[in-house]
Amino acid sequence: MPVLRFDNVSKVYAGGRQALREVSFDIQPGEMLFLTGHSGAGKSTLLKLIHLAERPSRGTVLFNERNLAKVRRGREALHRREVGVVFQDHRLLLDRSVYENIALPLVLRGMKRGEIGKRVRSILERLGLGDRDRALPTQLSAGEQQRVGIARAVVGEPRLLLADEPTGNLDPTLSAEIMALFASLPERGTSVLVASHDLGLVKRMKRRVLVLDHGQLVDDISPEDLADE
Ligand SMILES: Nc1ncnc2c1ncn2[C@@H]1O[C@H](COP(=O)(O)OP(=O)(O)OP(=O)(O)O)[C@@H](O)[C@H]1O
Repeated sequence: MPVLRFDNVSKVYAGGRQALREVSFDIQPGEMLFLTGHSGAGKSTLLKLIHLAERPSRGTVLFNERNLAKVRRGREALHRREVGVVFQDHRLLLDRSVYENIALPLVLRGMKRGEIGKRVRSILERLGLGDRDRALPTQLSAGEQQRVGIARAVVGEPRLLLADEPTGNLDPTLSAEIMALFASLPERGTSVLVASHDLGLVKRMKRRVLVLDHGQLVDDISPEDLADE
């Protein structure tokens, strides 16, 4: 059973701009794939429909076989527990420590302090941030800040991780590190969908690639096809 299914999904924004046109695809559990297309193709819109920052105009989005149209407005929080999101500008709380930033999603769901401590420390170690827990985000490098954003997105062990241009302002070495980190998540059962217009990066990763053009899904390239190129 797919973790995510888009079935003929269209999105028309108020004002009439059509961002997505009858898009259909599935994501399987433990799959990592890319979403690419030029600026304005609809990548961010597609991700927003998955974490319910926007709603489709037509068509159905199924998450774990649940129709997201059934999630009432204002009741999105429960769904978002299962979907981690990494933003390009990471959106960290600047007056909170690294530890507090990562712990926040677990605090919000009322997890016990001891359990939170265990999970946060484990993720800090995995991301090479073990000694930065008390730092404030402004005291970190760009790459470290991005890793904290990723740690916060995965600490709750989501079924699906969404990343919108996660390496946008990072140098190639750091981008490769972040990608390797994403690639390790499916082993833990988290599917990963990365939106990026960096075609070089996408090709190097040799994963499935969805291609959007003017809101239409024009290609769904398997890793085998990429390898042949
Ligand atoms: N809130 C909004 N209201 C109206 N139109 C919007 C809104 N958000 C996006 N759009 C339009 O929808 C289309 C798709 O935008 P989207 O942000 O999904 O593209 P994108 O592929 O993520 O682009 P980029 O790579 O530049 O971030 C664009 O034409 C954009 O102008």
